[in-house]
Amino acid sequence: MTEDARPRTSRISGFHKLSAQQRIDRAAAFAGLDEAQRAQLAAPSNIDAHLADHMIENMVTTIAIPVGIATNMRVDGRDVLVPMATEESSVIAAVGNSARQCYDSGGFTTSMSGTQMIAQIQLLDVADPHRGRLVILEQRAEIERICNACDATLVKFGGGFRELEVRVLDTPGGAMVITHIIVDTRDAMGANAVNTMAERLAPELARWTGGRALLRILSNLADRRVVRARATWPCAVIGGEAVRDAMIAAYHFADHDPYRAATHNKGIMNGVSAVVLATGNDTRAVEAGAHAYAARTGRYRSLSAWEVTAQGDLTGTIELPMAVGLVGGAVKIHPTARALVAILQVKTAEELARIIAAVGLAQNFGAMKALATEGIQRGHMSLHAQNVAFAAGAVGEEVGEIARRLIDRQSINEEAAGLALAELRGGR
Ligand SMILES: CC(C)(COP(=O)([O-])OP(=O)([O-])OC[C@H]1O[C@@H](n2cnc3c(N)ncnc32)[C@H](O)[C@@H]1OP(=O)([O-])[O-])[C@@H](O)C(=O)NCCC(=O)NCCSC(=O)C[C@@](C)(O)CC(=O)[O-]
Ligand SMILES: NC(=O)C1=CN([C@@H]2O[C@H](COP(=O)(O)OP(=O)(O)OC[C@H]3O[C@@H](n4cnc5c(N)ncnc54)[C@H](OP(=O)(O)O)[C@@H]3O)[C@@H](O)[C@H]2O)C=CC1
Repeated sequence: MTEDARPRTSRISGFHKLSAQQRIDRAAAFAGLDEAQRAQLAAPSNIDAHLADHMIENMVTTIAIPVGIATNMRVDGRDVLVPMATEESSVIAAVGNSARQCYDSGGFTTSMSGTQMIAQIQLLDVADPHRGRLVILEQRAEIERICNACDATLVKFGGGFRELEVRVLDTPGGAMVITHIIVDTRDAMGANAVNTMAERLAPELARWTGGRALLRILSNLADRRVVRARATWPCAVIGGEAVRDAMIAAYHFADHDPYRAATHNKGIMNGVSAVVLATGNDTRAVEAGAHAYAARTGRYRSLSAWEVTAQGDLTGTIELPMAVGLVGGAVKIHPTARALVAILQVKTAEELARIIAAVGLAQNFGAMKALATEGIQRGHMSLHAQNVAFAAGAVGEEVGEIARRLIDRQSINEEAAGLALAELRGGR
């Protein structure tokens, strides 16, 4: 199709009613894709196209992210193989390497505050908001009844309404009455479950207070669902006191400077998000919760803490909200996620959350140790060198050879890879 003949408008009514192939054709015509690009979009994946089409809207294709398995993880006395979905090299190697160094000292010990989610209901135009607050609190039993009536299955599995909190929020737009319903969602992430309750409850709150209900939605600051992990790395195993102390100085930097804390916590989320994604859970929910929790004191801080034990070893702890589930959302319907959950051998959402926290701590140890000693580039870039070789056009056994040459020359970029590839193909 010539440049001039290409359709130019994104205003496409009924795009959702087309088949996936028809959507590819429309998008390809719009963007001027060639045959190879069209074929790539239409290529089969390990998720059934019919299922993918029903999981989201306007589906055209799927994008495969590699899933690797982190080794050496021992969590609460049990050895686990942890699937991680990530596009970033060295992430999975770092977890295996970190876990190896604390395996003999017991691995990771975890705990969790519970599996409770918070839903918020915003009331506006309450003439007497402080009175309204008490009126709502007086209705606790009725609120519990309404919430639990929304989800008999959840109640059957031991979940349901737990607590009620009501605050008056003074805002530039006037006072608002904010109600929190706290619900144990057990093995579900729980967003849909608590949103249903909030929407059902809102008209009653408005009626009782004479106000007007506006937002009715869960909070991703899931601080009733906080998971914790700790581990101790023997000083001798990690390379001695100088390494230990450098890592602690790296932690203090992160905990006192938001510019560093953002990167430090990104490193933690390299591990956390990879397991969340591999198990079909909602990465955005967990990431929003983690960063909001990191800022809960009013200052954005490290999600982990690092100290020296009485024996002189390095001990690390991590604490963050972990709203993940084993039922609901995509977890139950994505066949690959189901198979990856089976590798973890977890029976409850809490067990899954605990493993994810342990991975986050291991990931943080790996990055901090590299940063505080030789720098990130040696380990990370030597693994990344293979991606650079691919990008320069290397195929088959050329990839490993080009990566080796780039590492030897300490020049890991596409231009150097192009030169190395030309040399290799020229017989040098
Ligand atoms: C990369 C390593 C592990 C090398 O570390 P090393 O000491 O050279 O590794 P090694 O070859 O001696 O092997 C030790 C173990 O590491 C693992 N390992 C080693 N190589 C592999 C591999 N190819 N595939 C799978 N696993 C591997 C494996 O467990 C192995 O044990 P073994 O299996 O031999 O008994 C280390 O340098 C490291 O952990 N670096 C940190 C990497 C990292 O953090 N990457 C994340 C990306 S950077 C980023 O996004 C976050 C950051 C850094 O900005 C966060 C922050 O600033 O805080
Ligand atoms: N801000 C956010 O984070 C938002 C996220 N979401 C999305 O919501 C989805 C997750 O919601 P969620 O409520 O978990 O999903 P679902 O509603 O799909 O699943 C939860 C339901 O599963 C049933 N269930 C069966 N067994 C159990 C068990 N052992 N424990 C608990 N529940 C059980 C329950 O009842 P029943 O069978 O009666 O349904 C429960 O309500 C994700 O896709 C997420 O992306 C949605 C809105 C906002």
